[in-house]
Amino acid sequence: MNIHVEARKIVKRFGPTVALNGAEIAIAEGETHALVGRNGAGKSTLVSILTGLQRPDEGEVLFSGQPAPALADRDAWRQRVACVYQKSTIIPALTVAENLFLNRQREGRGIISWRTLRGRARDLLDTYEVDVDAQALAGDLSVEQRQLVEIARALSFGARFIILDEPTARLDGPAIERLFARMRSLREQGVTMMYISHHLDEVYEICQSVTVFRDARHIMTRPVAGLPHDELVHAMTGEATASYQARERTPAERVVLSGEGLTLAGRYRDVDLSVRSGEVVGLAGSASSGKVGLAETLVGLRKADTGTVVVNGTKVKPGDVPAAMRAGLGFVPEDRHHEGFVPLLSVGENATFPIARKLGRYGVVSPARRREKAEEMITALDIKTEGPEQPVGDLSGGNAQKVVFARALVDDPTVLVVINPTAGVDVKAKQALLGAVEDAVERGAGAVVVSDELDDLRICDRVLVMFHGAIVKDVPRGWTDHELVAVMEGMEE
Ligand SMILES: Nc1ncnc2c1ncn2[C@@H]1O[C@H](COP(=O)(O)OP(=O)(O)OP(=O)(O)O)[C@@H](O)[C@H]1O
Repeated sequence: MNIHVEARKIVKRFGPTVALNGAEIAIAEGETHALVGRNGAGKSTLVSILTGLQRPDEGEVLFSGQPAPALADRDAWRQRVACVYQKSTIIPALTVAENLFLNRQREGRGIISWRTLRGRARDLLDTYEVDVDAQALAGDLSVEQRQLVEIARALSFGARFIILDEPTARLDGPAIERLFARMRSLREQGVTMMYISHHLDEVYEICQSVTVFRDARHIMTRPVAGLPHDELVHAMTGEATASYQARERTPAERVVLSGEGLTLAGRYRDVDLSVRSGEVVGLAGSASSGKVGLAETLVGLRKADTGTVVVNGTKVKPGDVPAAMRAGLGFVPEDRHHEGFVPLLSVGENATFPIARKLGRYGVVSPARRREKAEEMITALDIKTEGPEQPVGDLSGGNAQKVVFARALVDDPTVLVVINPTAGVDVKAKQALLGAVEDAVERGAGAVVVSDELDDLRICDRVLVMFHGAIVKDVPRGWTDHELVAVMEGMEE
């Protein structure tokens, strides 16, 4: 078996943090190879080294046995490897065509002809069977379309090795199936892939081999077939991890969150819902169901055309997040990069932001109290960080998500709305986060969990299923995956 990509004895340090400590990986030609590990294990750092974005402090990278190009030779890297990240590298204000030919518009001739460019973009999209308009603004594409454009762009540079870094984190079920079908067909064409995911079921479905990193080191590489699930989780966490057991509870009568007559053109219509103290209500549905738009309206990130939202007895001004927070709301937004945290601010500042005004009741925010509270959250949610002073931008993706969670919980919210709360979070951390939601609810909060993950929805006392902008069913606890998915896809009974 020929080795297509190899990283040998890689060491990478960031100040006091050792992100990779002699880590290794060897990926055979034409295989889909998973890289898994807990949040902060060093996966993204390895990706940045395999794509030539960062130089390792020690160790080397080889492509087909040859040393990797010099860091400055971007074209040489592009011909060898491309990565589809969770966070898009596509520029939203440019068209698809412009994005596809970014950095190579001047190939051959000196003058850019936009008409030629559009034509070439259309050809390229056709070649890779990507059904997207070349003239569409990239910012208007769905996550799925954007990923397809990124894959087509990678292949068009001649890369035969593609890294997919948590590609399914923001896709719904049918879109995941389509992505997997495409990955299978790429594999048939001999393309080598490295697949990073916290969804181990996906690893079993789409990958042939798996490498586990733990604490910056290589722990094992094994064929996926025949590898027991427990053994894989054990390699990742270093201990036996039981699956999460959702808790039983009896909700109180008091309604803490309600939406009445909510309509937002093109997203959802005529929605009424109420959540009681001590209750977890799920919102499920496909990408076009309107569930995220509805949740964003409940927290004030979006204004409905009509209808009202009442948080903890206060009728909240539409589209006013601070007002909703004053009324007792804590929330985890879908897009942590935009609405979740400020990367340059510290873990402590981000996590304690909602209580700043409380801590500062007597005029100033006491840094000591803020630090104390931040440290409490770091421990409670097991955030891997050097300490409360570290900028959130330096944390691994999953740990940044935990900071967003900390911010939602820190002020003891009466209403908690979490959108895809466990996206990018490892198996064990997932349990801690779901447990934190259940703890808040046991303290009397009411929670809304919006998720594409059936595992997140299992903590719900009932799940409201949305389809094409309307709530179509209120499903009580005790559903099977098959039943819920059938309602979500509009195929019920
Ligand atoms: N630019 C940076 N500055 C300081 N520390 C960093 C930087 N980039 C990464 N780290 C640290 O390196 C370690 C490894 O992070 P990395 O992002 O590689 O983890 P990961 O395995 O990809 O995690 P996740 O599953 O959460 O995405 C973490 O402790 C992280 O905080």
